[in-house]
Amino acid sequence: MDKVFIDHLEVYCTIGVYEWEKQITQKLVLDLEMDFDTQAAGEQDDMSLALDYAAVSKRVTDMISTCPIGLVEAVAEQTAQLLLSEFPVLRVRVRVTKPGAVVNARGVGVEIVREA
Ligand SMILES: Nc1nc2c(c(=O)[nH]1)N=C([C@H](O)[C@@H](O)CO)CN2
Repeated sequence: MDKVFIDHLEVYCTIGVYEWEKQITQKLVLDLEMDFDTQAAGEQDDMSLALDYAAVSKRVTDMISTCPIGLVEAVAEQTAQLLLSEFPVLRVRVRVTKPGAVVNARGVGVEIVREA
């Protein structure tokens, strides 16, 4: 299946389970992969037939950055449900990385796959 992907989307939000985390803004990095048939858009060179990765990036950023949230799992789940409900995709892979959350690790997080 063809895929449209968004790599290393940086989103700033209030994220974390500890009290001190609820007072600050931290960076999350999202990698998104969406099953989407790109053939018609490619053959006809027609944006209206494409999955607009800019629109997806904006919608995901707006959603995550507006609400305080606890777990990275919740970020991944909400992102997957948004993509499946608002865009013409039947399967998504969502990877959420929280950089610097664990000393000596570049990043920690989750990766999920969800289908409509
Ligand atoms: N599986 C998870 N483990 C942890 C999470 C999380 O979101 N998912 N979050 C934290 C804290 O918020 C941590 O990131 C603070 O540094 C701990 N473990």
